[in-house]
Parts: sequence; C-alpha cells; structure tokens
Amino acid sequence: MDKVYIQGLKIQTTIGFFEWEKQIKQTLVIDLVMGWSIQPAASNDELDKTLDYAEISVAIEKFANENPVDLIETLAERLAQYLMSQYHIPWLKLKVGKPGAVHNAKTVGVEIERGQQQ
Ligand SMILES: Nc1nc2c(c(=O)[nH]1)N=C([C@H](O)[C@@H](O)CO)CN2
Repeated sequence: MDKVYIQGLKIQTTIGFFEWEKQIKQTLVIDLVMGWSIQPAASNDELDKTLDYAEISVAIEKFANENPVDLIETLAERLAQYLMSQYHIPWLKLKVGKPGAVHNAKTVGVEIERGQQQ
C-alpha cells in the first residue's frame, strides 16, 4: 500500500493529567503515516484524489484543541478514529510525542497503528 505522511508536525494544545497542565498549552509532535493509493491522484495530477497533508495538518491541531484530554494515549486513539472516519483512511500509524514532559529525555510518547493495510 502507498503512504502519505506527515512527520514532525508541532502543535500547541492543552494536554495533561495535572491541574496546572489544564491552564496552559504545550507542544506535541505528531508523526502520521496514512495508507492510501496515490495512483488515482498521480494519473491526472489531481489533489482531490489524494489525502491533502496540508488540510490534515490543520485538522489535527484543531481536533486536539477542541477535544482536550489528560493522556496522550487518549488523544492518539480519538485522533486516529477521527482521521480514519473523516478522510476514509483504511490504515494509519500515529505517533504523539510530548517533548517537554520529561526534562532529561529527548521526548516521550505513544505510537499506535489502526485499521488494515489493503
Ligand atoms: N503514558 C503516559 N504517561 C504520562 C502521561 C501520559 O499522557 N501518558 N502524562 C503525564 C503528565 O501529563 C505529564 O506529561 C506531566 O509532566 C505523566 N505520565
């Protein structure tokens, strides 16, 4: 299966378990790989036939800000379900990193894979 991907997307959103985290925005870094056949778009050079990574990047930050949660696990799961249903994505791999969370780690995060590779 072909892939369309977004790597290292930095978003600012409210996320965290602790009370102080609910009062601020923090940086999350999103890596997303989406299964998609690119041939229909490529054959006629048509954006409409593929996954628009620019539109999806904006949608990710909007979704995170409209659906604040405590855990990055919850955000990953809900965001994956949203993207799959909104854009008819059959399979995706999603990483959510929270680089500011552990001061002596480069980053921490979760990675999930959902759906079926066709
Ligand atoms: N596996 C996780 N561990 C932790 C999370 C999380 O979302 N998933 N969150 C926190 C706090 O919000 C933390 O980021 C504050 O520094 C702690 N552990």
